[in-house]
Amino acid sequence: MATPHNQATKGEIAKTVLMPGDPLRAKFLAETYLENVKQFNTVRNMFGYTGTYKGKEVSIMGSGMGMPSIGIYSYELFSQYDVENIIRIGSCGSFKENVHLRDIIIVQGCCTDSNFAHQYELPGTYSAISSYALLERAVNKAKEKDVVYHVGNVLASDIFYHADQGSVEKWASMGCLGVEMESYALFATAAYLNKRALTLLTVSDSLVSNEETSPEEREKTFTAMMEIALEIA
Ligand SMILES: O=P(O)(O)O[C@H]1O[C@H](CO)[C@@H](O)[C@H]1O
Ligand SMILES: O=c1cc[nH]c(=O)[nH]1
Repeated sequence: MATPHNQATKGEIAKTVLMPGDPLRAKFLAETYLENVKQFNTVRNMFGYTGTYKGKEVSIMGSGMGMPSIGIYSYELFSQYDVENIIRIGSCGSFKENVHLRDIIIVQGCCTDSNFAHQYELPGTYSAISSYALLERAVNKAKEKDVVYHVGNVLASDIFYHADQGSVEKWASMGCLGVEMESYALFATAAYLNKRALTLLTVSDSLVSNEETSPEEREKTFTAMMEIALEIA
């Protein structure tokens, strides 16, 4: 049974799926870390793979960029393929002077400028949070690995190129550590379907210092974050 965006049949996808935005990061991860790998999706080049990591079955699939894209893929994985956990592994921009290039953010909560939660017709504003069970495991693993990490709130934005240059300061002043474009929709979808989700981010650029990493580095070298996700999958 396929969906419009995923040609996998039921049973081909593990209970835990790691989701980078970039399908080439999914390919790199599967080729670098998984054994007994089988590719389950090529539709729209949104590559998906299942294999084993230290004997445990895990899947890795690209989510694409932005909330409409991860909204589609995560909804289908949770509702059609019996996936229980999705761990997004992405890149982000830092809003804070003390959150440096290549630091890891373990996302606890997520603000948004998107209307994604409007569909639930709630009588107020929905606060999107990660699964505490997954978050705790990620924090313990980050401590074990002795990497620089921060736990906190981020902004999931519909916009990469913001016209309002002042928006960074506004979100930073409310405690947001950085910006990416998917976690709000992922966390809301997980909550709606009674599943679990977490996001790990590596800082790829700083909106404070304007330093940035290269596209190749984003695809292939954010390995500490990738290893934490694989270890807790
Ligand atoms: O590196 P990924 O996971 O794609 O995440 C970030 O990078 C993209 C923007 O360049 C957006 O998808 C944003 O959330
Ligand atoms: O959404 C994103 C991702 C990385 N860097 C940014 O500045 N924004």
